[in-house]
Amino acid sequence: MIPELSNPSVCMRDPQGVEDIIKAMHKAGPNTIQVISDFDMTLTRFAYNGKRCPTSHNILDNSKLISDDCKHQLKDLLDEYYPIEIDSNRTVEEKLPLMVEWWTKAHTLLVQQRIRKDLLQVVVKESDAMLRGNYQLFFDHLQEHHIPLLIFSAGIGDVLEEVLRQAEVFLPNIKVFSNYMDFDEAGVLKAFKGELIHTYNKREGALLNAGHFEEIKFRHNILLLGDSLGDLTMADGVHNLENILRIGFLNDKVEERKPSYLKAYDIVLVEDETMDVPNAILRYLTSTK
Ligand SMILES: Nc1ccn([C@@H]2O[C@H](COP(=O)(O)O)[C@@H](O)[C@H]2O)c(=O)n1
Repeated sequence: MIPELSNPSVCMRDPQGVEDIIKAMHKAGPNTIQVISDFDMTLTRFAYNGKRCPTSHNILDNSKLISDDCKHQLKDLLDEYYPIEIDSNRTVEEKLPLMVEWWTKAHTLLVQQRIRKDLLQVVVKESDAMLRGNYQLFFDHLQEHHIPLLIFSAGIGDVLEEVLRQAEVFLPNIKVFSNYMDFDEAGVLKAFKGELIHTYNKREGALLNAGHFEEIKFRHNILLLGDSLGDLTMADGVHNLENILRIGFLNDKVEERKPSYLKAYDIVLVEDETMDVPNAILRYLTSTK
């Protein structure tokens, strides 16, 4: 049905179940579909030529807008908390307060740096941020078929929007839920707006944004893309969900985390830096045959 499902990066717990979901979504038609995707390490690459690519936070952390001393402090936070974020031996309940601690400390440090809004464009341009291979097809296809894309990110909204803008794919069918910066009248960062979104509270974020799901309430079929087990709750605000196909990018600590990803995601893409599989599924879902 979809040859790309035989790619070496593809793992499935229940291939027949995946086929059934895809067939049901195809039968219902593109007008019933919405896509909900995480951003960092899902729409962006985890690594390129053996080198880690930055998250939207890291784009700022590593930039010329941050003092050397602050860069060290942000790196220490990353080294302390990232292993906790991806630790398969800890429960989400254990991780929750630690994630709040990480994001809060990092955001406090960023605010102290008095970051200028007008320089975000420059630091994104100078960064190593990269969207996954064949990302253009993904964004263009969704736009062409009027399929809404919700990007639900615990990263920094202003930065991720700039990444999309510079790649020329920040299209009108895209809506973003993320952590947005609050600038003073001189354009200097003074705080972060609204409720904090971190890896493991996306369910709360989804429920707070009920208005978005209300607007597209006739789209009961979901293609969900994520890279963490926390991303699985991104669709919790969807009305009368009929079918959901969950695609998970497994980028790091692959052998240790594979069993839990296979249990939670319908399709697991192991160390796959491309959008080829989601693109092939979307092509099928929007085809008339
Ligand atoms: N100070 C921080 C906090 C988080 N991160 C990483 O960003 C990712 C969150 O963004 P999503 O688009 O994936 O929701 C998360 O996985 C953290 O590892 C960071 O780099 N710095």
